[in-house]
Formats: sequence, C-alpha cells, structure tokens
Amino acid sequence: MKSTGGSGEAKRNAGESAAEAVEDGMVVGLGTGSTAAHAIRAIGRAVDAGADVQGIPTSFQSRQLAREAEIPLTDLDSVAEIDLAIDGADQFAGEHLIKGGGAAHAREKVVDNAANRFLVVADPSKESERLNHPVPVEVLPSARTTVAEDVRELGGEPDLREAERKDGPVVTDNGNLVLDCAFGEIRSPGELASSLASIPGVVEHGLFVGMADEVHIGTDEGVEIR
Ligand SMILES: O=C(CO)[C@H](O)[C@H](O)COP(=O)(O)O
Repeated sequence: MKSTGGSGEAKRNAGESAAEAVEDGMVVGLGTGSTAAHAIRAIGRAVDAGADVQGIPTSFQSRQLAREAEIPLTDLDSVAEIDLAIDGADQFAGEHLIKGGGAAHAREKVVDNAANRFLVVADPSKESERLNHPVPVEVLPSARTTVAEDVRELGGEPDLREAERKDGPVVTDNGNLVLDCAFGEIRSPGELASSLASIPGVVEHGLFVGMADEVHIGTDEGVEIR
C-alpha cells in the first residue's frame, strides 16, 4: 500500500484513536490510504470482539482490507444513514482537506459527506496553514484535454497522474483518469471547489471544503484531537 508523510507509528495512533469512536450498531464509512487502514484494522478487532458494525468501503483497497479484517460490509443504497466515516487526507487546513492521493476521492467524498460525523486521520506532516497541495481531479478519459485547458484558465497546472507500476496513467476504481492540478496557495477553497465542479467532464475533485468534524493527528507519542 502506498504510504506518504509521517511515520507508521503516527499513522497507527491516528487511525486507532478515530476507531475508538465506533460504537455498537454503527454503520461506518471506511476511508482509503495507509492511515485509514489502521482504523479499519482496529474496527476489525472490535468486530472480532463482538461489536455489531457494518462498513461502507470507499475504494477497492478499503474493501479488501475490510474483508481481511472480517468487517461485515454494506453499501450506500442499503442503509438509512451512515453514523461515522473515518478517512485520511493529503493535506488539511482547519476543516478543509485535500484528498485523492490514492485516486479514491470520488467515492470518499460521497461516503464522507453522507456520514453524520466525519473523522479525519492524519499525521502532523499533513497540516498546513493554507491549502497548497495539488488538487486531484478525476476526469472522464475522453475529457482529459478539455478539462486540462479549463484548469489552466482557472490558474492551475494540470498533470496527468502516471501509474508507478505500469506504463500509462492511473485509472481510478471508476475507470477514469486523474489530473493533479497545482494552484499554489488556495485562498478561497470554496470558490475553487465550485469552479472545478462546474467543468464538464470532471467527475469529482479532491477539495473537501468544510467537511471535517474532527481531525485525529497522530504522532509517535500519541494523538491530538481537534
Ligand atoms: O485521499 C486519500 C486516498 O484517495 C487518502 O486518504 C490520502 O491520500 C492519505 O493517504 P495516507 O493516509 O496513506 O497518507
């Protein structure tokens, strides 16, 4: 599994801290990435100990991990509500996030947004005063050139994400491509989010504006919850 940022111990502390918020009877959104993976494994241990929990995966990866952890799975169409979602981030500034380092941000946004409570798990390397990380934008393959032009008009520099272990681009779980779009410091995340969402051919972008209810920041020593 791809792992970025801080230490494994910091990620573990963040993930396990957020998993403590899971209660018996809950439906839980299961995020993607190396930090969320620690939460999934911890939830698996709670299930093993008898907790009645159902998970909604946000990606192929989180589905696989949840299966290995023997967490009963369901889907968005089958539940009245999602009690809690736990997910990682590539960068956070207060309650704003940039996600999509694992190219899973489309499903992540649907699940995290639908949850009554959304807990972000991260290590300190992900924190920034202002968002400035490139924004992953999932696009229909046929629209990658036109979307890239529109992103340039918004002042961004789009870069088609290449796969690390195959020739050619990353293909998302939804069969689409990803443009990593650098905008420098993002002064108005809400405005940029609306502009990106209105480009024809954009499936979803990785700006999660005002979405985090809590951020569990793990360090080697413990965790801070904000
Ligand atoms: O948004 C994501 C996947 O699309 C991940 O949550 C994000 O990339 C953080 O990953 P990690 O915890 O491995 O650093």
